[in-house]
Parts: sequence; C-alpha cells; structure tokens
Amino acid sequence: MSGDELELEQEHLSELYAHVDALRDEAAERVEAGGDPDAVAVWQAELARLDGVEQGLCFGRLDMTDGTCSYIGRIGVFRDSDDEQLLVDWRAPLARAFYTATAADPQGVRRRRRISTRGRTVVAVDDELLDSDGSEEHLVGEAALLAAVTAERTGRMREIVTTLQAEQDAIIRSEERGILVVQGGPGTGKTAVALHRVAYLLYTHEHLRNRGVLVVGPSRIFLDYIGQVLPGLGENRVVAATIAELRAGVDITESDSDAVRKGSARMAEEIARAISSRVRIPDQPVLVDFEQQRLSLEPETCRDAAAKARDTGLPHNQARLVFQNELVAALAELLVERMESALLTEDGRALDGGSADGRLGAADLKALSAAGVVVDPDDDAPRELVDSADREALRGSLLADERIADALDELWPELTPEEVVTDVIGAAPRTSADVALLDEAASLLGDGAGRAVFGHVVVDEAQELSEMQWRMLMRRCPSRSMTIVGDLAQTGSGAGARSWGRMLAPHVADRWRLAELTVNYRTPSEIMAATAGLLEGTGLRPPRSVRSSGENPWLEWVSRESLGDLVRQVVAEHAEGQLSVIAPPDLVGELAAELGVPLPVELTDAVVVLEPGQAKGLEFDSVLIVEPAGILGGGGFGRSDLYVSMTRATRRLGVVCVDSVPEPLAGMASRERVAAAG
Ligand SMILES: Nc1ncnc2c1ncn2[C@@H]1O[C@H](COP(=O)(O)OP(=O)(O)OP(=O)(O)O)[C@@H](O)[C@H]1O
Repeated sequence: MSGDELELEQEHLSELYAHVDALRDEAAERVEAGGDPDAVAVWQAELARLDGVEQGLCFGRLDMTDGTCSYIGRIGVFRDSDDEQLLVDWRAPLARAFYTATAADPQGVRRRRRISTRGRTVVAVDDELLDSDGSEEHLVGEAALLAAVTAERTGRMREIVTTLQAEQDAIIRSEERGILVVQGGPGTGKTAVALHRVAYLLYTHEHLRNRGVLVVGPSRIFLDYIGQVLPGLGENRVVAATIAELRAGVDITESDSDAVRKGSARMAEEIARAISSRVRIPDQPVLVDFEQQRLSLEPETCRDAAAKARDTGLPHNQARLVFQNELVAALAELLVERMESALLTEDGRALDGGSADGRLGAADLKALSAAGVVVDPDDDAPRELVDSADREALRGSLLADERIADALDELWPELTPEEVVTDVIGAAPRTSADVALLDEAASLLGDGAGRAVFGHVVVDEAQELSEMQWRMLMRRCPSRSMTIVGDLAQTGSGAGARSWGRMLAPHVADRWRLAELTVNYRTPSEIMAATAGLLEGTGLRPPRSVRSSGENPWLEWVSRESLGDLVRQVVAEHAEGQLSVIAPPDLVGELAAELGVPLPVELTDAVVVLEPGQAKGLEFDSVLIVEPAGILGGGGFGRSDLYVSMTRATRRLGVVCVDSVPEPLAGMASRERVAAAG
C-alpha cells in the first residue's frame, strides 16, 4: 500500500476527529453550563456517546462505480458548512454494501477499503476490488475477519462492526416488529449479532430510545463480559440484566435441585390456585360488630360478592377492594333496614318503639353519627331516613372500622408475592428459579411495583429459559418485539428449551420467524471435531468452523492424587492469552485454591476457574477441561454442558480426566502425541 494512500486517509481521519472534538467541546460546555436537568442529561449522554466511539471511529470506505465515495464508521458526522456527510453511520442504508457486497454481487461498489487505526493514526489500509470477475461466494474481508477472530482474548467481548458478515448483517437489519429467533451453534456470533442489532434498532427506530431496550443474559459474569460492546457502538442507554435481577429485592442463592419443576408452566396454575384458595367463603354467617350493633354476613352474600369481584378480571389485591365494597354495601343496607324498621312505619312515619319517646335512641344516633349521618332527633316528619349521600358515608365508616376490616380480610386477604410463593413451594431462601414464580404471583396480585416494560427485548442464551421465565419476560415486552438468540444444542437446564416453537407457542402461537447462523468464528475445526461425539444421536449438527488452528486438542488421564500437579503444570506452561479451567462445581474451589486464582472470578485475569454453567457465552484463548465425567454426569444435560465448555476455546483445548475417559471423548489424542506432532 502506498504511503500516499495512508497519508490521504490520515488527512480525512484527522478532519473527522476534529469534528468530533468540536462536538464534544460543545456537549461539555452545555453540561458545565447546567440548567434544565433533562437538557443536561441529554448532553451528558451525548458526551458518553462521543467518548464511546473514540476508538476506531472510522474503519471503512466504499468507492462506487459512479465515482462517489463514502467513509463508514461508528457514527454519522457532517460538515456544518455544507452538510456534506464526512462519515456514514454503519447502520445507515448507505453503509450496507460495506457488509454485503461481493464480487458476485458488487451492489455498485468498485472498491471496499478497510482502514485500520491505532488511536487517531491510520496504520493500514486493505483494499478489495469488487468489479473484477468473481463468481465465488467468500467471506467479506477475509483477512480482517481472520485477524479479528484469532486476536488474543481479553475477558471483554469486542464489537465486530468492522468485519460483520452478510448472514449476520441480514439479521441485524431484519425488521423490528415481532419475534426473531436466531438459532446458531457455538461461536456463530449470536451474541455479537444480537448486540449489533440493538444498536441498529436504536438508530433506526426513534421510539425505542424512549421505550427502552432490555438485554437479558444468563449471568452477571456474562453481562460484564459483553458490557463494552454497545458503548463501543455509541449506545449507552440499554438495560442489561439477568432474569433474577429483573425483580429487585430478592436475595438469591444459586443452587436449586427443583428448578425443573419450578420452571414448568404448571406452576402458573398452582400459583393461581394458591391465590384463589386464600379467598374464603364461609359456610356459616359471619357476625361483625359495628357501634353496638351486631351484623351478620350471610354465606350467600359473601359468595355473590366474591363472584362480582372475580368477574371484574382484576388482579387479586385490586379485586379485593371490589369484594370489600360489595360486602360493606350489604352491611350498610342491613344497618339502614334495621334503623328504618325500628324507627319508621312502612309509609315513613315515626314509629313508637324505636325508643321510649318515639325518637331515635342514643345508640341509633351514635351509630348514625359515627357513620357520618347527621339526623336531627326532633325531626320525625315522614321522609327517607337515610338518603344516598348518607349511605355513602355509612359505607365509608364501615370500611374504616377496624373490626369490619379484620373480618373482611379474613375472607379476602391482601397478599404479597412472597406469601403466595411460600404457600406453593415453601419459605425463603430463594433461588433464581423462584424469581419467575414471585413475578407470576406479583402479576396475579396486581403488584406491578418496579416492573418496567421495554420496547424491545433481547434474550441471549435463550435456550436456558424455563416456561415460567418466558412468562416473566413476555410481561416486560407487551409489544412482543424481541430478538431471541440461542442454541438448542447448548441447553443446560432441564427446564430449558428443546424446541423454539413449543417455548413460544403459548405467547405468540406460530407468529415468530427463524434465522440461522451457520459459521463458527470462534472455535477452530480441530476442536469442533473433538466435540462430534457429544452431538451424536441428537440430530443436531455443529456449525462449520471458519478456520483451522493447526493445533490438535489433547486428552490426558490421571489419578485423583496427581490431578492438582497436572493442572498446575498445564497452567504453568500456558504462555499467551487467557486460559480458563472449566470443572464440575465440586472441583472448582479446590482447583482455584491449587492455582491461587480468586473466586468469584475476575474475567480479565490471565487464568480463571469456572463451572460449565458460568462459562456459557464466554470465550478464552485456551480452555482446560478438568474431569469431563463429572460434567457429563452432572445432570440430564451433562452433554450440553461439556459441549459448551469445550467450545469456549479460540485456540487450544486440553482435557484432563480422572480415572476414566468418557466415551464421547475416547477418540481424542493424548497430550504426548499432540506434543510430539506439534
Ligand atoms: N463477523 C465477525 N467478525 C469478527 N469476529 C466475529 C464475527 N462474528 C463472530 N465473531 C467472533 O466470534 C466469537 C463468537 O461470537 P459470539 O460469542 O457472539 O457467538 P455465540 O454464537 O453467541 O456463541 P455461543 O453460543 O457459543 O456463546 C466472538 O469473539 C465474536 O467476536
């Protein structure tokens, strides 16, 4: 590449940064000036957006056959004086050809140029001519892609905006409405694509900025791992949470041997039943005292009130108010009738007998005045003793009366989600699986406190979610605009999905669309070949690896006593990049102590020790699996867990077995043989 070209690109890049600096200065000034807090918040967000795109601001250029040229980057930048577009946002339609044009389908592109930068300096340009005679399908920007996928891992996911592939681009730009399921094997870029899609949707659909986007991930470790991707794309206002974090204030302990039962949609029925069984229809009249009067609530009256309350369709705690109003109205009628029959004749004249002198007795007056009904004791003219305003006041007093409130609460109590869930599965401590039950109960009780809804929801590692967790998520996305990414071959939870259709049917019937990713960018073909035995008989096919590493995975077999020594030796020999030791949960503590690495893990450390469940969605340069038999035997989904664990490696994989080698791994070569071949 000629120096002139580099110089030319440097000139353009410097001009771009000068513009961005000017924008940043303006935003900083506005923040400093203060004033309206909303306006200040907007300028703060703008500052964060501009800071987020500092690295790799511009990464491409398209030269078209019609002689025009556009630069592609993380955000759009315009020259103020003539509105000329200096940089096209990668999400704009104009940028699309950067990802999808091929020699077979050049889309008007003559040359695609990738611009590599370090800080604000152009370090390389890499050109692809598309108007040559090309008919072969190939990867877009192969050299840049391979450089990206073989780069050393840092414990933080990077955005892939400069090397997105056509099948990924199509998913990112797919229409916002409805549910899009992205199924793909390990390393096919599902997480990366989902996050880039969020950035794209926020760019193209203004309303999502106000309505919010939620990204749901399997663990806090995973959310930290992906936490830099969206800011690097200029998007800072996305909520990222695990399912458990979606209900604040629940203390979680993780392990749960009952997660499968708790995940089943049948729990929704049990919870509904637990709530309705708390409403008691008495078989005997309920006697309540009010201001020296004894009133009786008949079972029939209670039954009618409960039916009316249920017919409203309101949640339990709100329907309770209807129930109370009905019963209080019935009690008020009782009181009125009693007073009227005691004091007035049928045609409304005062009766002798209510009190000795034919006037209201002291007790009557007290009861009425307690109820806010003011009656002049000298007035015995024919009239309706208690009019509608009086009745209203009487009902108010009845409702406010403590003994009446207690009696009504006995029949239809106000409930909390925790009480209901305790009825169904027992008292705390709560696990992550319980959170969906608490949410279900809260929804049936009408306790919406703290439940935010979002305009679009992204669910990563979606195969892990139980039926109850799907119900919980759907409540947060009334528009059903969702991107769901996952891999049925990686389902590690007995409560998780075996079929997308079955999981989604209760919510959207068959109104969802499927997109597939087929190329594995992470795991070299040698490692994928070693996992083949794990998919045997499942009908699932592993994705095609984009590259081979030339390094074969190995397997070693040691006694329990020598395990620590061997693991320490392998870790000591590990020289470059990040290494993750992945072991069954009961070995993790011991191995971490043996290796002197902290728990819980710090993901950016050179060596980390994880359980298979924690490794979901992550990746490392090297992976050492310890005691695969323990992972395989760790529940009905041991095969998936081992498959997930083995496919976390971008370069090297070793497996250490204690005592016996699991059958699906029997074909792997020994460490010695691999070392000799290397
Ligand atoms: N177009 C691309 N350019 C560069 N790197 C890519 C591309 N697509 C995917 N990758 C890289 O491949 C790796 C795997 O991506 P990602 O984690 O999104 O895959 P996944 O399908 O979610 O995997 P898994 O299901 O195993 O968790 C990441 O390092 C990602 O950056």
